[in-house]
Parts: sequence; structure tokens; C-alpha cells
Amino acid sequence: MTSKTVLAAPARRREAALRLRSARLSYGERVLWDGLDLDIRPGEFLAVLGPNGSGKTSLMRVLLGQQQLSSGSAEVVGHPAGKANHRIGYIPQQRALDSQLVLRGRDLVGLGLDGHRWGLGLRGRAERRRRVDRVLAEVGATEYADQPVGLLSGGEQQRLRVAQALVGDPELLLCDEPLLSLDLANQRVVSELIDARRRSAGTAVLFVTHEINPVLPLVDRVLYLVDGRFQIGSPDEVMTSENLTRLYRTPVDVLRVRGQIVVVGAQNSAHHLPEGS
Ligand SMILES: Nc1ncnc2c1ncn2[C@@H]1O[C@H](COP(=O)(O)OP(=O)(O)OP(=O)(O)O)[C@@H](O)[C@H]1O
Repeated sequence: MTSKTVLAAPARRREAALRLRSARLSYGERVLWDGLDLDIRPGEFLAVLGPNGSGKTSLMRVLLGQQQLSSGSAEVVGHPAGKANHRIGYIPQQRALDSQLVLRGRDLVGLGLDGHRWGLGLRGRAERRRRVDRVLAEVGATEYADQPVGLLSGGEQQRLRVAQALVGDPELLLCDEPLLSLDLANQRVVSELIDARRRSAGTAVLFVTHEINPVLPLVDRVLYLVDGRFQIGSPDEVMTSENLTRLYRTPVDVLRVRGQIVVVGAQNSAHHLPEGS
């Protein structure tokens, strides 16, 4: 038997980027989710799917400490939710910025460093600039970084939002439908930027989306929320006719067509139809 020298892997963080235990969120009588146990490990890509109103954005608000759980616990990198927001990067939904907005691209990105300790003094300013320049290059936005953001295209603006979320070197990236209203080429650019960072830096990604196909090759696990019920697992485990029929409580067919997942019938879920229909 030959003996091989096994080189020690570089020290990696073992701590979960996010940990939910028995988490419940309800508004009055309405339970969005209950008994939710979830760990996201460093570098993992979790897609959060579900119809309108199923509690996807509320989950992000819980992690940011903007919404209290009804019961259970939520931690971000070992701290109670809300106490580690400087370790979270947040990419909001794609919305066109006001065309009158004179803020430059690099200033928008710099806002992502607010609350970080190197914000003050001459050395702090140099460090901020170095970090902003580095992330602008990473997302390919250097060229237009000094232009007013209001004049940039939707795809260019979204690259800057990604840069803003990444500039503080977050351990958890929260993405709220970041591909919405982007064309296919820009959807690809933005998802590849996110993927590159999680591979190079072990950033965990929680990605809320209505449409899994643009990110399907990147997804490790899916959290599928429907009307108070949920399931967690790999896309192959969760995205089946049987599972979605159970979650939606109405017949749903999941088809695989040319590597894409097509869900038929979910839009007619009990949640959206009047009683008895
Ligand atoms: N503070 C609140 N008080 C009462 N109800 C709320 C509150 N915040 C959200 N809701 C309700 O909870 C439900 C879930 O909202 P949430 O925004 O989390 O859903 P979502 O899955 O992100 O939906 P969408 O896909 O439409 O963005 C909605 O019906 C919403 O009206």
C-alpha cells in the first residue's frame, strides 16, 4: 500500500453562516412558516422559492433583525439575527434608479462599507477606496464607476448593487430576486458574479427567486415555501410533482425540458383560488 502525504486543507470557517431553529413566523392567525430548522454552510447556495406572500422576504427581514420571530431562534455567523448585519451583503430587487440621481457608481458601492470600522480618518479613507476599486474591478464596473448611477443601464446598475453587497466581504449574501427584469445576458453576468464570490471566499448565498432555472446549475439546496408548509432539499429532491402537489394541495406537474424545470399548475394553488373552485 502506498502512503500518500495528505496536505491539510486551508483552515476554513466551520460555523454555519445562518442557523434557524424551530423558527416560526406568524402575523395574527396567519402562519408563514413553523418548525423551520435550517443551517447554511459557508459557500452554500440556497434558493428560496414559493408563491407571492409565502414569506420569502419576511425570512430575509428576520435575518436582518428587522422582523422578530414568533418563536424559535435565528443566528447569523453565530450571532443573534440583527447583531451581525455588517457580515451580511444584501442585493435588493432590481429596480431602476431615478435618472436624476447624481450619485456616482463608486459612491453607491461605498455605501456598502458604512458601519465598517475603516470608515474614518486618512488611512480609513485610503482603505475604503482600495476596497471599492477592487470590487468595481471584480464586477467589471470600473469603466462607468464615476458616472451618475441614474444614467446607467439596468444591467450596469445591478452590477453596482452586487458590488455594494460584496464590498464589505460578507459571509452571508442575501439576494432578493436580483435577476428580475434583467435580460438573459445580464442574468447570467449577475449570477456568475455571485457564484464566483461564493467559490473564492466561501460566502453563503440565500437567493430568493420566482424562477429557479437561471440559477439551477448553482443551487445546492432549495427551501420551498407554500402557504405555511415548506420543504428543504436538493432541487432533485424538492422539485418533483409529488412534493409540489403536497405543498400546494392541488395537482402540480413538474417537467424537465432540456435541463430546465417547468412547473405546471402551481399558479392555480388553493391559496389563490376561491373556496370550492
Ligand atoms: N409586518 C407585517 N404585518 C402583517 N402582515 C405582514 C407583515 N409583513 C408581511 N406580511 C404579510 O405576510 C405575507 C408574506 O409576505 P412576504 O413579503 O414575506 O412574502 P413573499 O414570499 O416575499 O412575497 P412576494 O413573492 O410577493 O414578494 C404577506 O401576505 C404579507 O402581506
